[in-house]
Amino acid sequence: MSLLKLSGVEVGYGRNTIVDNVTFSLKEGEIGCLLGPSGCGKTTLLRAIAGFEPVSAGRIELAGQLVSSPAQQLPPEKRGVGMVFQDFALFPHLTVFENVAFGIRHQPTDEQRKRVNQLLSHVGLAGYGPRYPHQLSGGQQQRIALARALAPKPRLLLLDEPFSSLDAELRESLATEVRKLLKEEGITALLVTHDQQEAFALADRAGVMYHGRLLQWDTPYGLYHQPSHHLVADFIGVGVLMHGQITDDLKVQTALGLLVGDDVPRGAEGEAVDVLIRPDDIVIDDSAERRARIVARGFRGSHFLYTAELGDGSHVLCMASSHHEYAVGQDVGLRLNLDHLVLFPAGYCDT
Ligand SMILES: Nc1ncnc2c1ncn2[C@@H]1O[C@H](COP(=O)(O)OP(=O)(O)OP(=O)(O)O)[C@@H](O)[C@H]1O
Repeated sequence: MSLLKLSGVEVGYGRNTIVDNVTFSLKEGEIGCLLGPSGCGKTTLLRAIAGFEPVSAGRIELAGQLVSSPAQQLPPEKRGVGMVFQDFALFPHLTVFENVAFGIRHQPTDEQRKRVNQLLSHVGLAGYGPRYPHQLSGGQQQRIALARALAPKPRLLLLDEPFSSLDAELRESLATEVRKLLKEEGITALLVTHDQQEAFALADRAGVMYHGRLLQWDTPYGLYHQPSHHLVADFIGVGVLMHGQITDDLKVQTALGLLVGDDVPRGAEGEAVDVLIRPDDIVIDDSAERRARIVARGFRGSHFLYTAELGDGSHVLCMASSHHEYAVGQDVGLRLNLDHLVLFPAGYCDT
């Protein structure tokens, strides 16, 4: 059964629709992630789920109970929802122990102590109870904020960009730790971020929002490999869209040559399409017949990301290990390593 279910949810400020007809669900124990550019409505949607914003259409259900509809709105404190925000500061005058115990302060002291110690050890900060927040690093403070939100065992945990103030390396390791912790606790969670690496590290299910609409709700793998909308393809990972023409035998003619895949719809013969080409679809292979010229390159640590220009002037991206360097201006061979085709209606090509 779904722990969280949204059907046709609409949220607006005044006359502006900020969240538009959003439908998705999360099963108990699943971690979901909402991605999307700044201002697309992610926080507003999270606030509606928490009960801080009314919905103007649709319904939100928690564990089968209707909590939001235009006619009915359960107050936030009755939803059993925990929240962690980027700027959700710890109480500075309370110790770490008291901060974590805050939401369970009405429980018997023994139980509080047991739960707080269990959570401190889960977040890797056993023994930090007597310290004060200012004696902790930013990453440690975020872990305590998480422990505090988890203490009352919320049925749903909402996290709004909880790691965005941390540096990239810490963010990724924390995301992996948080996933482990949420799974151990069996908590259903929904995270908002604009960092796709964070989403990939954490989520079982993820969605991309644009202008209030949820374009696709899928596994992170599905968002990357089977984007259903060109804006999803654009937001997730890197790649280019290339002009293509579907041939009579359902292949796709492009500047890279004839592409073959099971994914070309029957009846589409002759149609113009845009084809998504990711850097991992192309291998630089000096012996390959298909030639291109390197026009740009960017160092990415373990590899270089190259932009290669094809005969017709269109560009593709490709990667190669940084041990094997190619110079800008150099002619190279390109071999295709496509295992499926991602096609969109024509009209959005970069090249
Ligand atoms: N209280 C408010 N009154 C009016 N408009 C608002 C209010 N809060 C947010 N908005 C508008 O709603 C839109 C969506 O904002 P929201 O904070 O949900 O986006 P977001 O996707 O979370 O963005 P970010 O990633 O930058 O936090 C924005 O255009 C914002 O200006």
